[in-house]
Amino acid sequence: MHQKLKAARPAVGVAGYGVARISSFFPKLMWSEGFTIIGSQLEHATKLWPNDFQNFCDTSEVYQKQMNKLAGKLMLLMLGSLGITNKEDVKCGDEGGCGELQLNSYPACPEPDRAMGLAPHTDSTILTILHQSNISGLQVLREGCGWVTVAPLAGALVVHVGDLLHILSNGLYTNGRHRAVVNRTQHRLSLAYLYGPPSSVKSPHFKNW
Ligand SMILES: O=C(O)CCC(=O)C(=O)O
Ligand SMILES: [Fe+2]
Repeated sequence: MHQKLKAARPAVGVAGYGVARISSFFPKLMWSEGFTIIGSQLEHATKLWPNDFQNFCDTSEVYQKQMNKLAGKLMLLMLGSLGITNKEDVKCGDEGGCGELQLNSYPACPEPDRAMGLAPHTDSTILTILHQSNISGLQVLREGCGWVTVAPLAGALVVHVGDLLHILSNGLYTNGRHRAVVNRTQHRLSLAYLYGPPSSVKSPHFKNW
């Protein structure tokens, strides 16, 4: 814990180690902890691994660049299917969308039926691209079926439609409500790339939409 606290998320800040970022909206603690990474996260990485931080920084930057490209492509494909094909019509910022990485850790839980890893929520993003380890835990709410487990598939990523895409598309793409459950014996990890407009954009919109 002492080591983790070297990378603690500051009181006013987003990046670093701490409870799940959605925690403040829920009355009960969740059985998870998180580390939010923006860019190379150099400041925290040098504190955690003073002699060996470069590998972590390089890897997180490369991963974010790849995810940013993928998210941008997916967004354009999804908008294309709504008839928005001109990139100029997407007012989400000239420099393209921006994102951050959320590393979620769910320790094994002695009483998994009495705890929740991440409470039901929707992501406030345009899109979220999630990599889950080979241990299941992610569930999505399907109308008429209830909570359905999204079993991890080797090499596959999960894409969630976030609140912003829901709003921008007037609900044609619906934000998916999801949660993460825990289990008695296995520690689970997941890595979410949260993709949204750059903070310089006050009100993202699609022209003529
Ligand atoms: O761990 C998971 O599968 C879900 C993670 C998630 O929903 C999030 O980070 O917003
Ligand atoms: Fe989520």
